[in-house]
Amino acid sequence: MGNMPTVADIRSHDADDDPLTFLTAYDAPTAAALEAAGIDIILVGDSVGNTMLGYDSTLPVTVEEILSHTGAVTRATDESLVIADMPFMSYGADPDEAIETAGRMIKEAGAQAIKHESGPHTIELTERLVQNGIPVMAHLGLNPQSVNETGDLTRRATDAEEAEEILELAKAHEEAGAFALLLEHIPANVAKHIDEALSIPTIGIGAGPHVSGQGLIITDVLGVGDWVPPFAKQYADVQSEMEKGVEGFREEVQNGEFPANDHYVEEPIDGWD
Ligand SMILES: Nc1nc(=O)c2c([nH]1)NC[C@@H]1CN(c3ccc(C(=O)N[C@@H](CCC(=O)O)C(=O)O)cc3)CN21
Ligand SMILES: CC(C)C(=O)C(=O)O
Ligand SMILES: [Mg+2]
Repeated sequence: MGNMPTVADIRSHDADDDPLTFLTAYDAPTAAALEAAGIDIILVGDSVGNTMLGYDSTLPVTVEEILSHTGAVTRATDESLVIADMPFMSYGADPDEAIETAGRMIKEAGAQAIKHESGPHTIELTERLVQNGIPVMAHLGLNPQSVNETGDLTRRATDAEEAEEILELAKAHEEAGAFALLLEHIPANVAKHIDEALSIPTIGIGAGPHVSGQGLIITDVLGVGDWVPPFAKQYADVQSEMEKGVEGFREEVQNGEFPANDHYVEEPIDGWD
């Protein structure tokens, strides 16, 4: 895809192009690293809840938190496509409030688009958001915000009925104007079928290779934290780098090596020696 795509570039992605790359970021330095590495799409996910804020799910994450983290990401990037994730209970119940909140992600935080966990209740909403100039990524398959309803975070579309439901919802959201679809934790053959049935691109997270692009959570990629989902791959061990750095500091303070001469100054002040 090349660097710095717009929503329009993503929408017109086709099968001959390189697969799209999609990662989350929640803070300025990480976002800068993603942009420098040429990642196509940055999601400020509500996964900030479990990866960064110490919650054990995404449900407690607030609109104000997503606004704050999205602001950090957009201030650190020039032209990356930044998508703000709509948090639990910020868009399902009241469409007017949902549109206003999505608008804040664009106006106050500088996102170019929003994502919502999608279902029958988000089809009309998607249409209204798009009419208002707010690009929408729809999110189907595993919807972690529904964990209390569904009971677990296992793979979705494991039977024909559920696969068909997701396919129909995918088509309905494309029809409603979504510019792309995120497919989470579903069998590769189901994702392939959905990808082929749509003209907008499909990003898979745990959805196999037959989609338009691949996504993961940044902390899973970097090896930060103590848990990863079964579909993730770790490319670095940043947690142990952090521990090494902090240990180095502690050791040198305790053995007197830090601070050394070049970390402080002495001034010849009368009476202060
Ligand atoms: N660090 C992180 N990585 C993610 O991929 C991620 C998050 N956080 N937070 C938001 C959602 C939650 N996701 C998840 C979470 C757990 C499983 C998982 O472990 N699934 C197991 C079954 C777990 C169960 O029984 O509930 C599986 O084998 O499918 C999958 C996706 C994906 N997202
Ligand atoms: C599962 C991912 C893509 C997500 O929605 C998030 O990071 O919050
Ligand atoms: Mg999310």
